[in-house]
This record gives sequence, C-alpha cells and structure tokens, in this order.
Amino acid sequence: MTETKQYLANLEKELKLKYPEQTEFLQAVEEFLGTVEPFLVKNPEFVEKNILEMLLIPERIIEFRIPWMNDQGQWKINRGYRVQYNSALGPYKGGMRFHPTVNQSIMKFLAFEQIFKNSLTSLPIGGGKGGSDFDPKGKSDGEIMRFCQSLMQELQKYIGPNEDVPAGDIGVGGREIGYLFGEYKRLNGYHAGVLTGKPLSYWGSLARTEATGYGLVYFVSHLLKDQNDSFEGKKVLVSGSGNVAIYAIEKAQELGATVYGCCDSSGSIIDPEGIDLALLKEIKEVKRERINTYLESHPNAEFYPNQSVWELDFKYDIALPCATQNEIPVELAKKLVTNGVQIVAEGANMPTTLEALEVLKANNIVYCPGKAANAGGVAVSALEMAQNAQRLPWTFEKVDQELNLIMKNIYETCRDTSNEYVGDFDLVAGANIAGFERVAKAMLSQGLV
Ligand SMILES: NC(=O)C1=CN([C@@H]2O[C@H](COP(=O)(O)OP(=O)(O)OC[C@H]3O[C@@H](n4cnc5c(N)ncnc54)[C@H](OP(=O)(O)O)[C@@H]3O)[C@@H](O)[C@H]2O)C=CC1
Ligand SMILES: O=C(O)CCC(=O)C(=O)O
Repeated sequence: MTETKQYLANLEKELKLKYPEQTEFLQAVEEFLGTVEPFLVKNPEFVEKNILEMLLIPERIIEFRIPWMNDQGQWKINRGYRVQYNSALGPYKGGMRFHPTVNQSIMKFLAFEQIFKNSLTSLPIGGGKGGSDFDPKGKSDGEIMRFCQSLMQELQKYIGPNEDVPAGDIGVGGREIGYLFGEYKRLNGYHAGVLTGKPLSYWGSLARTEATGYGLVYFVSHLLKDQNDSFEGKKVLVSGSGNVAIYAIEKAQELGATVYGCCDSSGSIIDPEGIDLALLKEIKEVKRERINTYLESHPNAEFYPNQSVWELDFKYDIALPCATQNEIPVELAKKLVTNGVQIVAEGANMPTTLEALEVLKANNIVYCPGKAANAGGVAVSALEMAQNAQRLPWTFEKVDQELNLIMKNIYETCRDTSNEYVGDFDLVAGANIAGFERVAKAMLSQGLV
C-alpha cells in the first residue's frame, strides 16, 4: 500500500471507530476518500498540512429540540439539526429536510456531499445541511406553520445572509420556506437573503423550483452530446414524484424523451403513453395526494403498490433516481442492468449504494453522481442570493441560461478532471477531485481555522 493510500485508510478507519452507527455518513466519506488519491499524490502539500482530517470534521453541528402543538392541542417534540460543515468557499449553504428518518448521520452525509457540490458550481457557497425528524405527511397547514415557526425560533440564532442560508429539500418546499421566512422576519427584520427557494412574490428566484430537475437533465444532455446523442426518443424512468422528479420529467419530455414511470413511497406508476405531467403536478403540487390517484384519470396506467420503479421489469435507456438515499441497492442495480439501462444520473443525494455502484461500473453503465448532476438547485439558490443582494430580479430565461451553462461547466470539469487524474471517464472521481481541489486550496490559504 502506498503512503497516501495508507493515510486515507487511516482516516477512514478512525471515523469508523468513532461513529460506527453513522452508516450514511461513513458511506459518503468512503466514496469520497476512495477517489482522491491521484490528486493527493500530485499535490502532497494537502497531505502534509492534514487538510483532509480537518475537512472530515464539521465546523459545527447544532442540534436542538422543536416543541410544537398539534391541532388537537397535544404537545409534540421533534429534533432539529443544522450541520455547518465547511465555510472555506462562502456562507454555509444547503437545504432543510423534514422526514422521520432524519438523524445526525443523514444530516452529516448530506452536508459533507454539499461541500463538494457547492464547490463544483464555482459559486461562493460553503457546505451545510439541516432538517428535522418531523413527518409532514398528513399534517394540516396550521401544524406545518406552528412547527416551522418553532424550528426557526431556534435556528435563527445561527443563520443569516452572510453566515448560513438554508433552503428546501425533502418535505420542504415553498410553503415551508414561507413560514420559516415569516418567523425569521418577525425576529430579525427583513433579510431577503437568509433563505432561498422563497416564493416569487418576496424575492424568490424564477426557475429555482425547476432548477434541480432541469439541471439534472441539462447535465445528461451535455454528456449525451459528447456521444453525438440526445434525449430525443429516449425511454426514461424517474423515481420520486416530488420537486426534483417533476421538473426532471418536464425537461426530459421537452427534449424529446418519453418518461414512462415514477413513484412515491406508496408505490410506482407506469403509463404506457408516457407520464401526464400536468396531472402529476396537480396530484403532487396542489392536492398533495398519493400517486395511485393518477389512475383515476388514466385507467390504462398500472400502479405497483409498495414497489419502487427500479423493481419493475421494463426496458428503458436512462434512470433518474430522484427520491432518496440508497434507493438503489445492489440487487436493484442488477435489475437496472437487465432492464437495459445505459445511463444512471442522480437527482437525489446518494441514491446508489457503494456495492450498487460497483455493479453499474462493472457493466459499463455511465453513472452521474448526485453531487455533480443535481447541483443545479443549489446553483440557482446562489443566483437567488445574488439577485437578493442586488435587489433585482432576473428573468426566467436569464436564470435558466445560467443554469444550463453551470451544468455544462460541471459536466466538462468532471469529465476533464477524471481524464487528467484517472486517465479514464469516471465522473465520480472527477466530481470528487474537482470539488475537493477548490475547497482544499481555500482551506490551505486560510490557515488553521
Ligand atoms: N429540492 C432540491 O432542490 C434538491 C433536492 N435534492 C435531492 O433530491 C431528492 C428529492 O428531493 P425533493 O424532490 O426536493 O423532495 P420532495 O419532498 O419534493 O420529494 C421527495 C420524493 O421522493 C419520495 N421519497 C422520499 N423519501 C422516500 C423514501 N424513503 N422511500 C420512497 N420514496 C421516498 C417522496 O415520496 P413520498 O411523498 O411518498 O414520501 C417524494 O415523491 C432528495 O434526495 C434530495 O436530497 C438534491 C438537490 C437539490
Ligand atoms: O438550494 C439549496 O441551498 C439547497 C439544495 C440542496 O439541499 C441540495 O443540493 O441537496
């Protein structure tokens, strides 16, 4: 084993001993450390100065309780988190997730990945993430509002337009950001730039709602262009049916693909005529219903209860996982292979397990890691911050054009960096090394802080 490999193995071993229960965090770190050796060999100063050990420890983790009252007058308590992981490149930036599975391991993995994602955008944003184990499903508007207000009572002490700028993630969209913003304003005055993903009537950015899904499809379209190919005529499946999934479907359809299926946590639908996106938006964005209600208007579609789209027997070209972490374990990766998939591009954060990734690699399936492919959302959040600071809203076309350029740049950076350091087309290594390089240089020049 080379000295650098040994150094990396020791870092990983120490973390495993310290946090054996933080499986998602350890997984994200293992994937990252497994790819950066060629860069460290060429740039030994980062090993000498122990930048990696510093990078692996979050600058700060804030954990707090969130008391709130339900509609029946009962007292409820949830846990809240904000992981302020790394501020070498700018204020901490990353979403808030409301989901019952949220714990410190999930928060840390998301914030860790966010550092490199944000770095890849080339915009001035550090890495952070937060959320709560609160389950928004089945809650009334009043309950959501009271919960968000209580969360912000505590979180407001730690955030600000130049300190830490949260946004949405699973379970947090425009409605929740609105309630969070209102409470921050009541306590601190009007600071438009303290949150992104705001509704348009008060300093939200046009195209932020669409940005992650559109950005994902732009990323893949630049990859396809490199292969003299395009989305035209491609068969696509998407997991999830939330913000990222819906706008990935919209852009893929616009570019000529047919998206046959998507899902939520209750099951999957396949529509042989292609997903009716207007109906899906009505079900998910307006009525907040379960996905099987799609069949009321499209009886020719099939509903597969409790099955993810990746479990189905269906031939398609492109898989866009847009639901959650580890939704593609090894057995489903094998299923993707037998279903004839050629490209897997992640809208979700870390939806593919490490073992599943090996299966995809072994079968020469092009794999686009989330930290590169889903960076469009946070990139447009940074553009929202720029608009808020300028006090000028940009047009949809301007933001969308910038987004496409940013995704092109991220794709090309990952491709070229992997060629330079690995001598191969490996977008995981490319994303990790290019994302790390910018952060590491900033950390080195800022000294021991
Ligand atoms: N929003 C953004 O800008 C960005 C989001 N991402 C990532 O994209 C993914 C989706 O986020 P987003 O669309 O915003 O979230 P939403 O809450 O809008 O949608 C999430 C979707 O995924 C499904 N889902 C979530 N958890 C599970 C689960 N455990 N099992 C099965 N299905 C599940 C949900 O189904 P159900 O409603 O039934 O739970 C829903 O359809 C996440 O991984 C997020 O981190 C990445 C970059 C930016
Ligand atoms: O827009 C943002 O700041 C957050 C986006 C996010 O949470 C993510 O990229 O995973």
